[in-house]
Amino acid sequence: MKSRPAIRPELRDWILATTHAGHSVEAVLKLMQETGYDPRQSRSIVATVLNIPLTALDTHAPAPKGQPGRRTRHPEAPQLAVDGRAVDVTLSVESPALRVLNNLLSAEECEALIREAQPRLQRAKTVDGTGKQQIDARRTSEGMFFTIGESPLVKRIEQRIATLLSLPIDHGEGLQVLHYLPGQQYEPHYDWFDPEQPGFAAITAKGGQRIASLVMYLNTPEAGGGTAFPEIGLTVTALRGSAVYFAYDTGDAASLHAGLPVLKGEKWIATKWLRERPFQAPSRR
Ligand SMILES: O=C(O)CCC(=O)C(=O)O
Ligand SMILES: [Fe+2]
Repeated sequence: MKSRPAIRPELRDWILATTHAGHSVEAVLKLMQETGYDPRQSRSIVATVLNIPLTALDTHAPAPKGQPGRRTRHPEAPQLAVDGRAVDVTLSVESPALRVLNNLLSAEECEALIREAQPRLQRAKTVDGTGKQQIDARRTSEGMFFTIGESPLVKRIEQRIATLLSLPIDHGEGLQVLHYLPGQQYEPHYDWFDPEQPGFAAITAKGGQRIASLVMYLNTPEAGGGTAFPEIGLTVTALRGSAVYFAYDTGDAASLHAGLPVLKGEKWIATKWLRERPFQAPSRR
């Protein structure tokens, strides 16, 4: 997870004009390096401007091992029957592939999940460049992780997500529950792991890269607390029982998102991150 690089408008225009004029991406990167950009910075900028995965430009990307990486199936509007429920697809975006899903969880399931999570809440952490978990001023909520299949309720929700997205349960990380109070937020970030970070190999050794996220709203904050996608000017309202699903490739700048500050009341969410390969669930934290 990292912040988006700031790109000067003249540089953005030059990259677009040069590639549109028929010059290769390699030629653009070479010219940038000749004018003083370091190789890593220039790859990141070009990937962002051209909206292509960073790995496509990364000559050092490790070859995928074992089984090929999988992708999620994007739920299709208007409605899906999952696990005996009618889940409404109320909004669809193409880039990033994003869906707003209503009625994914019942009010009882939301309440029960909060009850199971509450006694284990701790200040939420982020993963730093070396793969270590750390307290981070950008993420001020409290949270906890369930292990895969930890309780009958967790199992039921995991099975529902697996059916909804056509991806085996073992490709999911343990469900994370987060609790935000007024003023608390999660500043803009990506959920995919940055291959340029030294900890990338360790973080993705099991399960590979993240490919999609599902943020489920367990209550309705009185004000604030939506999930914003600043690159596409979208804010999803936090509504109990509904969810926002979004999928991405590595380096996808359009998947930038934030948990907006809660203004009044509180906010509870459960996040499921999906991986391209089977993921060994972490033990209780
Ligand atoms: O709180 C939100 O709405 C977003 C949460 C999020 O981005 C995450 O858990 O990765
Ligand atoms: Fe996120």
